[in-house]
Amino acid sequence: MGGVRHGASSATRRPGPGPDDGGGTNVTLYRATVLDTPGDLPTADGLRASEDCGLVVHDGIITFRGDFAGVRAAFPDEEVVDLRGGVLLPGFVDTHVHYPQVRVVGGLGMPLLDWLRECALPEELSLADPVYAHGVARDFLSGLVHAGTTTALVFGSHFADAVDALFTEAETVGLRITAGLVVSDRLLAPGLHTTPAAALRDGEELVARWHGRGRLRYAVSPRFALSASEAMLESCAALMDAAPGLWFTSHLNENVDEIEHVNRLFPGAADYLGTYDAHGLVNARSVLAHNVHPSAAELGVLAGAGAAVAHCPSSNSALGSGLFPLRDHLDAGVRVALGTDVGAGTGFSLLKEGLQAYFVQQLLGPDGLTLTPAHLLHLATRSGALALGLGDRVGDLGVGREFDAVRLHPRPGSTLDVALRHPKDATDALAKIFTLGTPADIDVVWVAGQVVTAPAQLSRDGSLSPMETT
Ligand SMILES: Nc1nc2[nH]cnc2c(=O)[nH]1
Ligand SMILES: [Zn+2]
Repeated sequence: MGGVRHGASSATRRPGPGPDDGGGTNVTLYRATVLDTPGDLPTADGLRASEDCGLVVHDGIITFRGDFAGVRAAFPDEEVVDLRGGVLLPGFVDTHVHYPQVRVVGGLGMPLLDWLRECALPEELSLADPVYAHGVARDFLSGLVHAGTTTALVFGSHFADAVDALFTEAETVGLRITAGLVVSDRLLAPGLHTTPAAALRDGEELVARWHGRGRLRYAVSPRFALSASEAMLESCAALMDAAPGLWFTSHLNENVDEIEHVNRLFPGAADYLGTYDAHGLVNARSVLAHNVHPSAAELGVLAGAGAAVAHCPSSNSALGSGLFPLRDHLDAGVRVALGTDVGAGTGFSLLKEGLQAYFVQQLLGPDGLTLTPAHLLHLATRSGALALGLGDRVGDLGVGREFDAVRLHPRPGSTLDVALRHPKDATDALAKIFTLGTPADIDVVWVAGQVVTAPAQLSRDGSLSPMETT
């Protein structure tokens, strides 16, 4: 197990407001045990552990980080929010999660195409009703927040009004959401189909309304090649030109039966990825979910394009889709991040997905990659931030990053609480967090320095108590 690098011993400073120039208006000094993985690739020894860390957050941005004593000396007057007793982690990044499926989590016992027909698609039809869609959006965002997810690439809805509901709720809650209208024109259910022209028109309107608004961005989202004709994929390519910085996301190589269907539907394509690549949809702002059964050629194209793959382990296991070839992806230079794939996935927790990713690699035996806790934390945070082009803003708690953070604070007497009382070292503590941690162990979540969970009382003595809700 790689060693653990400790945070900078003296306060490291980012240019900007500081103590000598009267500081800023909105400055908070957090005291915490901080675990993060600032490197650009998930590496075995990439964990940065700061036992008694001081983080100065000025208008939502981390401007100082170092041993608390050193930082406190530089900021003698600022209010200290003492988060010790728990562990501070970067906000989690979910790179593949379905908004309409939050209420159908747990549809076990079926492979992908049966599960879509029997479980997911009937629920997705219900979002034709904007009132129902708003309720689902609230449930969905609450699930993300309370699992500690601060950034997500969300697979949207087939209905524009429902996508509006998602973005409206996301703006209210304050999360960093990239999402879009899901489009298809065959083989799903008639109520979910649209035309290439309508997809482009509705997409352009949503882009104009939401892309680049606050923390929101738009992702062009054909459901998957199985349900999108050449004309529909061409319409997606046209939408990519509607505004700068649009993202692309879809499904790829998830299930053997699905792949056979796609190969029959696209006889001229070299492979599944080729159906998207033929329309210029595979680039540095593309995130493809699953890719459980890639060819070497597809891995080469993904790496060459700088595209990312969202590995969704609990979903792959629940649907029996297969064991993700992580080593092949990393050897080919393909960026991999984690996705929960709610509702085929079994919940919003990136801690669980990290543990499931570990299990999958263990089950692969010699073809697997033994993942360390540092790997898992990187996959659940910085890997996702980098995959979504946000690596310079979030994904770790270094100087210059925005304060997207999660305080993990196990219930006294819980197994995680017991396990964390005597960790061998920071890596061991992180292993226990991924093994035992659940959303119930997360008590405060910040995005850009703003608390987005039920406002907890961060009192001066470090005790946290949920505000009395009247
Ligand atoms: N896991 C999963 N795969 C898909 N492929 C196309 N649609 C879906 C979906 O909703 N979930
Ligand atoms: Zn999916």
